[in-house]
Amino acid sequence: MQHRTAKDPYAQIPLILDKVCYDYGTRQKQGTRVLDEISLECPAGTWTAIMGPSGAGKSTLLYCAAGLLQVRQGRVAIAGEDLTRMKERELTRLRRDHIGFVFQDYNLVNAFTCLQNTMLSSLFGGRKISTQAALSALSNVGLEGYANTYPADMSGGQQQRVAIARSLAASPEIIMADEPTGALDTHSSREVMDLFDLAVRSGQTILMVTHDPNVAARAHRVVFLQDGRIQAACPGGNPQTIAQQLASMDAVPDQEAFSPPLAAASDQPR
Ligand SMILES: Nc1ncnc2c1ncn2[C@@H]1O[C@H](COP(=O)(O)OP(=O)(O)OP(=O)(O)O)[C@@H](O)[C@H]1O
Repeated sequence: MQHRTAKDPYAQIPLILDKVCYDYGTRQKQGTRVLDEISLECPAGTWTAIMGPSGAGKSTLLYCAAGLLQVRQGRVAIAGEDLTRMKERELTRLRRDHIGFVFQDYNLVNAFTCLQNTMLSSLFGGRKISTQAALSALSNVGLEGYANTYPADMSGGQQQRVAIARSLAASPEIIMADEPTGALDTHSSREVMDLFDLAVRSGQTILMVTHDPNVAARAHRVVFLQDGRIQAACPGGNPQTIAQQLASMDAVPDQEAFSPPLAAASDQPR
């Protein structure tokens, strides 16, 4: 990735992964490659779903994209800033200012109430979230009346909804979500996807891992990962097509063979 200036329109792309490689080895000993030359651009107002078999590297990709893991080779850029050479303090600032992350295991603070969890980044010096905005985010995920409840007193699905409310409350430029509907029933999943839909329509960018073709179908495009490589991509819209693509991944040659069909994304039925 070349050095880009603020005047460069490329710097306006919220998230870019350029030939990203990752392994879980140590400094002394390289591990097996979990991500192998992943390149992906996520323009503003676009919604990308990542799918693939268990162990394909989906969560690792999301963690690298958020700077929670430092890539071994390649580059990650958020809002034109190259994460790969940043110190931890800068990474924390960048994540706080630009990203709402929904973790697979929610990552709620058990000592804090729902409301405090929803306002967490604000409490730690990040973007200001008013109490009203946090209450509204909780209400949007169906948790009206839970402001003073603690995570330990909630079901997995309710905790997941707090995590989603937290990611949306600050209206971050980018939302990264790892299985955001994993603990939700079909109805709640649909409601959360409606909120994501509103977010992208207002210009936010979403990168989301999911196993569910119905959830992936709500995205503009679906990228299929296998053995740490992008094997295919297709537009969102049709759960059957996505499920078929997932089932036939082994038959698809490699990542050079497709062009992620973002341009047509807005035409896809939801
Ligand atoms: N902390 C870790 N240390 C070592 N290896 C890891 C670590 N985390 C993940 N891996 C390995 O990296 C590979 C990719 O894992 P990752 O969790 O990214 O896959 P995934 O596609 O998200 O899987 P799933 O759908 O099951 O969540 C797997 O082989 C996994 O065992």
